[in-house]
Amino acid sequence: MRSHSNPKSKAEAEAEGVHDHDQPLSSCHVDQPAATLNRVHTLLHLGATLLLLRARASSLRSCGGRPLAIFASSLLLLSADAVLAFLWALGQAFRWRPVTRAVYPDRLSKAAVTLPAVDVFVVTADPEKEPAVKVMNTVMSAMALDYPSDRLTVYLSDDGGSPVTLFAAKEAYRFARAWVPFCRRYKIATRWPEKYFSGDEGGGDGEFRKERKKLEIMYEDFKESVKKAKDKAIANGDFAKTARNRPPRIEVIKDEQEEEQDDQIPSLVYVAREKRKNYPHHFKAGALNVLLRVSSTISNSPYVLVLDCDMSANDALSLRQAMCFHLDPRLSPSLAFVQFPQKFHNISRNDIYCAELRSIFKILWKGCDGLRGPILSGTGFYIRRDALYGAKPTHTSTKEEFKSMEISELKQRFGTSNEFTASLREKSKSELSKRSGASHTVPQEAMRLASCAYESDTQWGEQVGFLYGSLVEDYFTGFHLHCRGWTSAYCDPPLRPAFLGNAPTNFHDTLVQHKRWMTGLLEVGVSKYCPLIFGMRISSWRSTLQSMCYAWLAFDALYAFPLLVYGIVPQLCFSKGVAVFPAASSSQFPIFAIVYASAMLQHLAEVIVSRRTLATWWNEQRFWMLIAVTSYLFACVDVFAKLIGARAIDFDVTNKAVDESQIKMFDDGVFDFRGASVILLPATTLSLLNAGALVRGGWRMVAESKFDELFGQLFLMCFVFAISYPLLEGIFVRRDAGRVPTRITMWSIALSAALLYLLG
Ligand SMILES: O=c1ccn([C@@H]2O[C@H](COP(=O)(O)OP(=O)(O)O[C@H]3O[C@H](CO)[C@@H](O)[C@H](O)[C@H]3O)[C@@H](O)[C@H]2O)c(=O)[nH]1
Ligand SMILES: [Mn+2]
Repeated sequence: MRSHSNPKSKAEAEAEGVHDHDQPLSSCHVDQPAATLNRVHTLLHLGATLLLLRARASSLRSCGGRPLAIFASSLLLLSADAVLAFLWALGQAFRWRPVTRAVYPDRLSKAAVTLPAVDVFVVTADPEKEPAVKVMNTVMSAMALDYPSDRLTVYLSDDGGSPVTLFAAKEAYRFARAWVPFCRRYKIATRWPEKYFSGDEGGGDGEFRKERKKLEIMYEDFKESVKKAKDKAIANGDFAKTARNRPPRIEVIKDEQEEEQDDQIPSLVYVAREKRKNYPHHFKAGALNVLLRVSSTISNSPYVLVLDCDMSANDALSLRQAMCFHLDPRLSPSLAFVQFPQKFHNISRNDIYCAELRSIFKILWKGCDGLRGPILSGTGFYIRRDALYGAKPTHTSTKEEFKSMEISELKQRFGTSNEFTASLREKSKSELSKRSGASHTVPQEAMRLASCAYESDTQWGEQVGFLYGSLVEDYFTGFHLHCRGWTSAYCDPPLRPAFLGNAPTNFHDTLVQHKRWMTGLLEVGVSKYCPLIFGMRISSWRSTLQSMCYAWLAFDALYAFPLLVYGIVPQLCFSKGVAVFPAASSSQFPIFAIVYASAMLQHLAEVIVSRRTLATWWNEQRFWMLIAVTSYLFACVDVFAKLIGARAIDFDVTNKAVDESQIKMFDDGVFDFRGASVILLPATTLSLLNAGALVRGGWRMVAESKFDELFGQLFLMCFVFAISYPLLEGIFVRRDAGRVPTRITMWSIALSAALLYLLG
């Protein structure tokens, strides 16, 4: 435990989650010297940026009388720099007060607190892209969390409504009857069988080894039976058929060979909500809201853990760690959720697609945590049910808040189910009676709660539950919670990742995933919930900074504009011999050089603080530029199309199935352009344009000896050349299956040549 040497104010003590009896369940401290250095850097960089903008503006003024093209390019560069400065300024909010927390779950047992019940929601949607064995590993890892079985219920939402998934769930439950007790008895650390059996936790006496062997065989049988079921479904032609028209199906899973339900392990409930063509189903948020309602009639636990189907619980202690925050009387009145970072088990050593999301989970979320808490990240969070129901943070019980509301008001908000409204005022079922038996059967009402029509004329998705307004339901829902006065906490214990998921291993999948995120974020940015307006309603400096963080994410996609400008204008000008930066010998040049170097160095410093190397820095620079002109650009286009009503936005589920030849390229750190579509076109076109202009303008520069004047541009273009080298290689050099598809190559050559000859 850290010693608290200085006497602290009450507010500070509260922020640190100090327990009354001097036995805090968690602690929190500001990262120093990072916070101070960041603030100094912000001020210095701000000064340099303002000077740069002034220089740009004055060069625009001096354009009078020169050709229109010169004026246009100056104007574009000024706007690009203004957008960069705006986004940079928003991003500083993440750097103002980064904190680190620690948790002490051992003290929970000493404190003799009653552990509240928890429901785990696992969501899956596509049996092809999300193999059932993987999904069941997540389910089993959740069932094996270190927590009393009667306080834990696992729900599996299957949006695909696949018979294979249901069958696999039954088999998984049967296996879990042996697996969960085994994990508990031997205190197994890794509780998702696929990982456990692929390694060797070694040691142990003869009896342990015998039992381990028995379980390993059972697990192989489990996989085999799922595979058979899948093959059979494929043969019958009903495997990949995603039923868009189907009634709801809810089952409390039982071991078919046993009469009785097993009370020694958590219950498992399978839910496939109703789907009808003429009802929107709102993707993952819709699935989660059905689970909220269905579970209210079965277990109604006050806390919910949400897991994507590929996110296995890798540390059985995470639940107790989360409770260190939720049960801390100083934090809990306003604490809506505890977020764990997303970590991935399949990241290659040279992570070329930056799938690790380092910046988000190692820098940005820690920054938010020092304000009002991390941003809800879709998976791996323990959230209060009543916060999702729209309750306000308060010291009095929210049960009272719902009790004081008229029944008619409740029904307007939550729909007409009497059982559901009753659940709002009740304690969780397992708190009411230990294993009342109610949880072994599905109440009739659950079917109605899982129907499409149930949400009509209610506030589900608008004010209640997970919100529908954006493709990134997590961000949007968390934002509303923070705006309503709730806080959150970031829990990233250093020793063992709490959850491990599957990162995309192919470039195209990565681009599509980022495009979906950016689309969802920008949707919020341009809506009436724009964080810069809606988020500023609570007036405190922390809320203001927090809203800036939300706004940075919402407008992140706008990086497409400056990067596009810097990928076209300097290149075209260079090929004509026109300078866009001050000459190297001029007094203005250092301003540009300093702003550039300061941004690069800050990024490098953050990479080093996260214990990564120069290679990571380079990969991240490259990846950022690539996705800005592809995913970000198309996200902007999509949101614009949606704004003018031209098209609806869809959720493309990320592929989690493994392709061996892809994995090899991924592990070797070679770009895999297979499946690349038009989304890649801007990147390949710009890299060709840059290379072409470099050759064409290079001659001219030497001939006219304009080295001093064009130095900045030459530097930029050489940098872009190095960054885009894998693309050029994929176009001209490589002959393997992962090279840039011929169609894309042809189009990019045509487009870049046209640009260069028409404008350059
Ligand atoms: O109609 C749908 C679509 C998706 N899902 C599930 O949602 C989860 C996330 O989908 P995935 O394709 O894996 O998307 P990712 O890009 O990996 O997800 C990230 O981004 C999402 C928002 O776009 C968040 O919801 C996720 O938690 C976050 O991990 C998966 O378990 C899906 O099965 C559904 O249940 N129903
Ligand atoms: Mn995912």
